Amino acid sequence: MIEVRRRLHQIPEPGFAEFKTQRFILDSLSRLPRDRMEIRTWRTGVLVKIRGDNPVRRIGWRTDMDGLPMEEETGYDFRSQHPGYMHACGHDMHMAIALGLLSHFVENPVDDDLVFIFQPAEEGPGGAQPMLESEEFQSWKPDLLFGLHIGPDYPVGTIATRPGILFANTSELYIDLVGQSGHASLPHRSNDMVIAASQLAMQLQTIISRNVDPLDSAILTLGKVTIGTRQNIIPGQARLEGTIRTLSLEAMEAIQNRIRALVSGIETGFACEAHIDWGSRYCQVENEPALTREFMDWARRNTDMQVVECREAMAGEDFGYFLRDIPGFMFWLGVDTPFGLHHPQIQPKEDAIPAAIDLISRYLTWKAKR
Ligand SMILES: CC(=O)N[C@@H](CCC[C@H](N)C(=O)O)C(=O)O
Repeated sequence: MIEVRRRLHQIPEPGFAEFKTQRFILDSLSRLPRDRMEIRTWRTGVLVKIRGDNPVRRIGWRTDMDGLPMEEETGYDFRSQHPGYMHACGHDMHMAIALGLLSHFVENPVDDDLVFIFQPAEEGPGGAQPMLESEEFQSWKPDLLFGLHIGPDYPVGTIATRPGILFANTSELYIDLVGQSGHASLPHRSNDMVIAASQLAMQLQTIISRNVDPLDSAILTLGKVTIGTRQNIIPGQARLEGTIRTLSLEAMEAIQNRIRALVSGIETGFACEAHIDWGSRYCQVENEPALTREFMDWARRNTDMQVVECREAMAGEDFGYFLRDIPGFMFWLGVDTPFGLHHPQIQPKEDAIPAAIDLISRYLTWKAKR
């Protein structure tokens, strides 16, 4: 499965454009025995059902599939073959683990049916919600659903999770400002969006410190600001792109209201036009408490894994949509790399792959037994 991960690493694709990735998964499945396995596709995703020996319910395992728009700097000899795209959030590892589990369970069926979900577009615009609503998913809807995310901060051999909220609520943020461009020597005849955007960027950073309850964690990050074409033209347009993270829906609503007010103030103060687009929103990942505790206890008793009860993360995951409807949980899998998620040099330790396959295959076997 390490070789599988390396091949997937070479073909990162954007959300809902995971065409080669889907082909790779289907090709891998075609080499497995078919007597117990049914396969469906949904857009660029894949669903696989493995018939159990004595099924009463369906137990699901989910992986995401997409890469990120960034240039890889790992120095790997199996680096991305898609310029400007990289698997920098571990989805290559997640898919290799899911394929490893599938290979195991087609040969070693359990009592219940198992459903493996390869979900597109986790990084955006969000594949979980539309997949959940699809006929393809609904007719195989699992009764329980589990998933993992690689955790760069934890050593290999460690898993970390918690009952309740694991990942934050998210909202993307896109703000367009439109003023009047002009000659650099004629500022009085232009309406300079460098100044308007700079002021807005600074004002937005006051929201978390001045408008959010300090005991209610929240983040507003601007990851991209686009203004201007060259040094002697006053730009008439600016675009600010970011993301909001909160641990409560109240904080999300308060932050969005405050952004509206500040943007409206910039419109008035700079006599420009502004437009806000909230992009895609993800709901929090909320682990079902009893199942999560049961899993943590089971792993402590039955495996050599270090099991850590961690804090909430301010990352987002559209797996939250599945968990709003289906009981289950997600956990961090230690991959021990100094570079965090979304870093161009991230190099997750690959021995986490067989460790995860061993852990999860044993857990699902136990969970699916009468
Ligand atoms: C695990 C992880 O890194 N997830 C992404 C999810 C992105 C959500 C959305 N596109 C946004 O940017 O708000 C993350 O950045 O946390």
